[in-house]
Amino acid sequence: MGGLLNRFTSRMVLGELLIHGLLGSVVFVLILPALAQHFQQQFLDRSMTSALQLAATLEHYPRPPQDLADIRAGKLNLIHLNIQDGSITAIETDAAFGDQDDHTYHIAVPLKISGQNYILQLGYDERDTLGLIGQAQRYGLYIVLGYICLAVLMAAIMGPQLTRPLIRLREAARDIAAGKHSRRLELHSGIRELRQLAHDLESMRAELVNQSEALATREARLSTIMANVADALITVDKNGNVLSFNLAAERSFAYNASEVVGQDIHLLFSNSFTDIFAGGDNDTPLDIEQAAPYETLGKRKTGERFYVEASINEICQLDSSIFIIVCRDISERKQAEAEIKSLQEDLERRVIKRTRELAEANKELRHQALHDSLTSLPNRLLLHDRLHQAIRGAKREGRSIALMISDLDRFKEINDTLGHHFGDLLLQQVAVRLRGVLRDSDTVARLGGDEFAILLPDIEAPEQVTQAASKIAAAIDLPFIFEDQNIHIGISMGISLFPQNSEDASTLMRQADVAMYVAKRSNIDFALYRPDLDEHSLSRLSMAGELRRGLQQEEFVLHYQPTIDLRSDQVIGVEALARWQHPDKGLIQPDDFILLAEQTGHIRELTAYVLREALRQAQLWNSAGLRLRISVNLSARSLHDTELCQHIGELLQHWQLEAEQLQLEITERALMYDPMQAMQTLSQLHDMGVKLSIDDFGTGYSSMAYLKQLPVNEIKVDQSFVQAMLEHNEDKVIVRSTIDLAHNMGHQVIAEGVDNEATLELLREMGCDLAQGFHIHPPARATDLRQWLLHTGWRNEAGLSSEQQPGA
Ligand SMILES: Nc1nc2c(ncn2[C@@H]2O[C@@H]3COP(=O)(O)O[C@H]4[C@@H](O)[C@H](n5cnc6c(=O)[nH]c(N)nc65)O[C@@H]4COP(=O)(O)O[C@H]3[C@H]2O)c(=O)[nH]1
Repeated sequence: MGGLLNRFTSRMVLGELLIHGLLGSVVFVLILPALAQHFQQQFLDRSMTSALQLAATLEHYPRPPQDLADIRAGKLNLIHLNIQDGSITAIETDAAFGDQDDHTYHIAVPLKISGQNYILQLGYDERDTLGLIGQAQRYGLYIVLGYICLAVLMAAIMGPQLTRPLIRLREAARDIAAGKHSRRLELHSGIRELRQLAHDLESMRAELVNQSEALATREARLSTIMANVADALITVDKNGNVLSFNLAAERSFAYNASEVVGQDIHLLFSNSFTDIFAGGDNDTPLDIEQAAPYETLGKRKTGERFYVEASINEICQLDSSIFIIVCRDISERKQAEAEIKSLQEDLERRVIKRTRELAEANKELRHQALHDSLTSLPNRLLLHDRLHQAIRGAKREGRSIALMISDLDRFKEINDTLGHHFGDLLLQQVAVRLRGVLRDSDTVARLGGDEFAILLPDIEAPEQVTQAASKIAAAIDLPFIFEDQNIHIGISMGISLFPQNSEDASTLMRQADVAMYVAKRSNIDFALYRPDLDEHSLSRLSMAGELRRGLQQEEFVLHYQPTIDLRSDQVIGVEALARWQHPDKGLIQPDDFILLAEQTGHIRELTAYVLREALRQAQLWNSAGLRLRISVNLSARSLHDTELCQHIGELLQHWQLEAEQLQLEITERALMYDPMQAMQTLSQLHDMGVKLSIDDFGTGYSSMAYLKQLPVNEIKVDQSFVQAMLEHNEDKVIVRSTIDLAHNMGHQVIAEGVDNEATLELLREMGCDLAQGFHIHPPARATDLRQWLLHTGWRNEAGLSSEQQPGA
């Protein structure tokens, strides 16, 4: 029933019923009574008029008529004419229509007939009027009912006509609401308002279609971006519930979007981050300012935690906000940062360590720069510095200074005999003894070799100097003990004094040196400088000058000593040995000038000369059909000559000699002077094809490992062992071992200093390859050697014949 009443048509019908029922009631309540009243009033007026006319008519009668029926007019139920006494003077009627039950309306009219008072009583019939009223009421009822029925009928007919388009509009609105926008709304209705409504709805639909299409396009674009963006994008509401979850987020968190959407953000992040959303409601704004960008821990579906960098942005919508969390996996960056940090820490540690090491190395270098590495005594540089300081202080305070320069006696022999290892130990011991007898304020320096300097910066009396010198000499005179051997050396000291001899440091040095030379020559412990000593120094200086001159004047000559092959008894080569043909002093042996040449730097020029001359001679012999190997000695300094290899190459080319015809001899001691440099130069020479030989083998105490690496072809047993081997078994053992060792290393062995047949035979027996010595031939000029070569019993396959006269 309720549903029926809620329908538009039902409401219309009901409304019609109510309206027209009300109208009918009004008709009944207001109109019909008024009509009845009208009919009654008409009846009363007509009755009264009739009564008065009747009374007037009767008053004209001379007498009352017998029968009143003749004058009866209208429907009278009663008519009486009665005599009265005249008390009734006015007309009397019933109180109202229908007052009497007899349906008669009574009127009493006083009148006079012929002077007599009468009363005319009349009763008019009310039933016609009542009939009229009843009829009017009936008709009225019919009309109202018919009207109502007609109205209801009209409502029932019109209702659907109104509701049908409305239903159509409602359905269209429902379709729009349901998102079915595609169907165009077309409504054919005669009602303008409905048409207008339909038109508005259609506009609304079209607008919605446009909007939804735009929205769909935007959403599609947005979802494409969301899907393809590299960063994980998560939208959440204010309570931290996930609204969307893009592809990158799926990859990062290993969840499908469907598993996460609607879930609390706690599922994905650590508390420290999600606490931002804790207690979020619509009234309290989230404190996201501090949260961007935010490094936190993400939680994967697998339970794995990983570092993320997240930022939150609020997007305000109509009445609420959503939050976009943009986050990216920064595990690799974190790991890289951790690695960088660890590397940085490591680097810092290394830098600190390296700085410390550098500081130490610096200290060490400074120490090395100013100290002698063997004895740790100050070196020449530091001595000079201290000497200058001492001079300045002495000048200020009026003090004296003594400078001693000393040289050890017999050191060279000991060094040569026992080797440089013992020499080094000896120098160290000497340094200790020197320091032991001097005051802390004194300086003991090593100038190089066996040369020491002593600076006494505060001399009160000259005796003090001689006392100190005597103490030093006594200390050095005591034997040095090495491996149960007592070794005796001496010391020669030269002393110069400030300010007595000079006020200049260099002059003091030179003066002490001159005095030392005098002490040495005079075989005394020390000598004090005197100006007349200078001539000794000058003679030494003049020797150096003469050497220079001798080289310029080409006073040097070469002697050649032959080398024989012990298996074939052939002369296979010669060793070039330098001699100085001094214009005054005659022929000077190399032992007297090689050292000076090395000390003065003239050795370079001398070596160049020897090479040039020796190769020239070799070429002469070659052209005479005599192919001899030429051995040339190189000094330690020559190994440092950077132009040596190039120079040799040029000479070989100049004299058109094969490199292998040249052999270079380097003493074992020279090799040990700077083993690395020696190795480098020898390797270069070896690469050129030049033959190499280690001279004086067995005296240098070089390591076997080092010798094995040298690119040499030959080892020359030192003549001291060769000459002693017949008498001393140890030397024989040394020679034999050297031969075996050299053979094991793949080298040839040559024995030098063979000065008798027995030695030669023994060497032959030992398997020695080559020999050289006075017994075969002493060093001789090329011309002299030519004669020998022509007549010697030592054959040479290349053949020297009397027809072939080698050039000399
Ligand atoms: N007692 C004895 N001695 C013999 C015998 N056979 C050869 N000798 C000598 O032993 C030395 C061999 O030369 P060394 O070991 O290279 O030793 C050479 C070499 O180291 C050096 N020397 C000679 N000439 C040169 C040169 O041009 N340049 C360089 N740097 N050093 C040279 O001078 C050293 C001495 O040369 P020399 O006085 O010519 O002395 C030569 C030679 O005369 C023998 O049977 N008995």
